[in-house]
Amino acid sequence: MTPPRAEPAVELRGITKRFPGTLANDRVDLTVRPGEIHALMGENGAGKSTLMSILYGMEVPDAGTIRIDGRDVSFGSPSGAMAAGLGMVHQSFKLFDSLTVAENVVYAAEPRRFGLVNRAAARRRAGALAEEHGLAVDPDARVGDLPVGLRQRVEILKLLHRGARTLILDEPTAVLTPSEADTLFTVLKSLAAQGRTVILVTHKLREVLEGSDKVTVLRDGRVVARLVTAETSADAIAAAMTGRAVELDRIHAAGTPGDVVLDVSGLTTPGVHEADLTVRAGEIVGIAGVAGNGQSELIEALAGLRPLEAGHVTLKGQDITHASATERRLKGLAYVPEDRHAVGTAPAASVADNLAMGHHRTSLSHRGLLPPTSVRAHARRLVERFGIKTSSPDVPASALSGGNLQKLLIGRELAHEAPLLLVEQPTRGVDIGAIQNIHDQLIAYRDAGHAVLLVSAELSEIRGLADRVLVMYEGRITATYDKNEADERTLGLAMAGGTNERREAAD
Ligand SMILES: Nc1ncnc2c1ncn2[C@@H]1O[C@H](COP(=O)(O)OP(=O)(O)OP(=O)(O)O)[C@@H](O)[C@H]1O
Repeated sequence: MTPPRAEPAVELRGITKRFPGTLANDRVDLTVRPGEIHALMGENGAGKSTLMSILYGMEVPDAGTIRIDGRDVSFGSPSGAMAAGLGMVHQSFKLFDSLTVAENVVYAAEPRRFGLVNRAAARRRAGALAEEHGLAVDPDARVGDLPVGLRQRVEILKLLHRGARTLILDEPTAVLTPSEADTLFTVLKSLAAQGRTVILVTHKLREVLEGSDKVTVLRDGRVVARLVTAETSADAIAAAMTGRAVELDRIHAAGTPGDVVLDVSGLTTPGVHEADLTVRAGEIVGIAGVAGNGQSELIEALAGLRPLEAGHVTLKGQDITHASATERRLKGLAYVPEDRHAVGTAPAASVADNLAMGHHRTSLSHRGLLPPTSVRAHARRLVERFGIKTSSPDVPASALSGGNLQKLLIGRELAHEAPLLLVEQPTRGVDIGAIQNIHDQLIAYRDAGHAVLLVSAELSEIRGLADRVLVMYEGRITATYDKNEADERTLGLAMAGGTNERREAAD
């Protein structure tokens, strides 16, 4: 380990940033030492992304100073921040799918020979960096063909190629499988041991406790706690974030299932083989599995977004095997997709309009039209019920923080009161207090007699909510467990393909 330099790697003093109607950062001080893994935590909308955008030159603060390695700086753009030794891995990666790993790593900082890009040197450089930092990835692979965990490695390699000494990672494990997340932390710890600095924005208490040295907690734009990880606890961080005690990883009582609402037999589509399942009224069926084992494909096929090669699907006894996505909605299906940006919401439209989407045939509408007064009243109800943090329902959805956009999507879909809800990763990017609220809302929805099919990468979420758990492995449903059998070890084993025992649930 290199001896710590005297000067902090990053020193923010008095950073203030106001957006119309919101004080996003209020005199924030943050000091991060070289070689430190520093977690930045806080509820959705607390101001974490804003602070990191300011540090990285994407937003200009209204007040405050930034010092990097002891020097005062003021960035007009990310390129200035990069030149000062900062690098950021955003939630949505900024890579070129059609280029190779090596081409992406050296992009805009290519090794040249006689003015031309030296491809061989680029490959060697990418390979050497990968080797040095334990970030194994084939330099010749096309980035578009790589799974998300490897694409993230390419992002990190790109920053290291440009000489970044401080890495900012925005919710880096949100899209990773548990084993990919473990690998990422091994890499981050070794980068820190070499004297590099890591700032981690995350909602996941477990990884903060296991992987960070210090924690700074923001609430309503202000620093409310500075903690040394080794001296704190999950409960203490949660309390600092929310200002109240939060019951973590609660297991809800089982429901009382009624008639079958969704009946699927032999469903086959690329990525899914002969899936059989039922979901009853008043029941939450959870699908556990390591990401990429067919869960998303199954849900998309049920939502009408992928044609079936074989199989049969009924919703409340009606055949919807070949129904379009719109027809399925009309017949009683609501859907919260995994990707809230690409398919779930319209960023330029207002929060109120986003909450009203798809409600043209519900009680909100009047002869197929949506009167503005009803739209606003509906928005106000959902903003309150789901704790969506917004200065007004009239602001564009793009002004919401990531977690608040997720609450909007869940609120809108639950408000349909559809007999069947398909929901993927309901609490991705959502803070711990809001997770508890979303879980309570899903349980209330079930208890009101609706059927819910839930896909989640969070085992604690599946265990907490599901009455029955199906495990998907390599495109097949390989096991079914009742709530009381679904302990972490059993599920983990089945998710790793460790069992082919197939028990039909007693329907
Ligand atoms: N461009 C903008 N215009 C208006 N308000 C904004 C804008 N960007 C952020 N805000 C507001 O500033 C506040 C802080 O948002 P920020 O994205 O920094 O929160 P966050 O802590 O990163 O939340 P999350 O955990 O949900 O990502 C929020 O109330 C948000 O709505």
